Amino acid sequence: MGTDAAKAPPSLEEVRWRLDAIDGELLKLLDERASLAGSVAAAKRAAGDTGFGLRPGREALIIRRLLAAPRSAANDALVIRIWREIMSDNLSRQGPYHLAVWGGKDPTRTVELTRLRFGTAPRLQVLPEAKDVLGAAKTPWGVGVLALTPDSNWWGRLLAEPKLKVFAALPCLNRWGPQAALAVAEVEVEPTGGDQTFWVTDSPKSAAAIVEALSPSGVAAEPLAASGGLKLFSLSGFFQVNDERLAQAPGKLTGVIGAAPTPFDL
Ligand SMILES: C=C(O[C@@H]1C=C(C(=O)O)C=C[C@H]1O)C(=O)O
Repeated sequence: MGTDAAKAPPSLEEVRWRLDAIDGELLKLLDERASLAGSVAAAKRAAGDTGFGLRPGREALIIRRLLAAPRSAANDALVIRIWREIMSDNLSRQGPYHLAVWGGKDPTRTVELTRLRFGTAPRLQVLPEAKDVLGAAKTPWGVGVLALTPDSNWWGRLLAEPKLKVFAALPCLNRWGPQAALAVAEVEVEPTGGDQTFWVTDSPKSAAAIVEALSPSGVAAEPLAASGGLKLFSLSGFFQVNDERLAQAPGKLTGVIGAAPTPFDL
């Protein structure tokens, strides 16, 4: 019917030519974006913001907007990985951004989750003690990533460290596996419109009884970890440290220790 030639697949040479042209365009845009790192840092300084430049809420909004944009072939995982790398590189050129990881007996998975979330630009050290990772997170431009393991309640220490907050749960896609680690830093956590809050209690009640006790105040809680008389819950939504909805919550020693965007594929 005379259309065979039109339907013939492009030659390898032709496809490679198109790939090379696209790489050129991508590099131009990547270079333009990267060149703004200095301007971002200067704008933050000019606004009187001399602290850690990480903005987890802004990063989540950027990724959510990209994931909502029309695409034909680039999958969610590709978009997330590439932009995490780009944004971490940007941040690492704004200041001495560095990572410390505690992963329990086998830190392999926690290190993998850390690189997936924070890219390869910042330097990373694995430390044998959770408390040392919390210490590193308190140094300028430091982020600590700590595993949720059944034998540690490192997260309970944050009740006494109001400046140090959980700001991310890793991984950020359900299809990459269950949330297995939390990231902490001295950063402001802001609501993004799709958040979970981390809350600790010393209540001796069962996790199920605590979930039930919170529900009449409209708090949907999910147990995350329990160790050494403390329990960690993920609450659906964004809660301030002194949120009224938690006023009657079970426990003598209780508190919000941070908040993070919910996974992108929820
Ligand atoms: C550029 C900024 O700093 C960091 C890098 C970002 C980026 O590359 O888009 C976004 C948020 C921050 O973690 C910013 O605050 O806008």
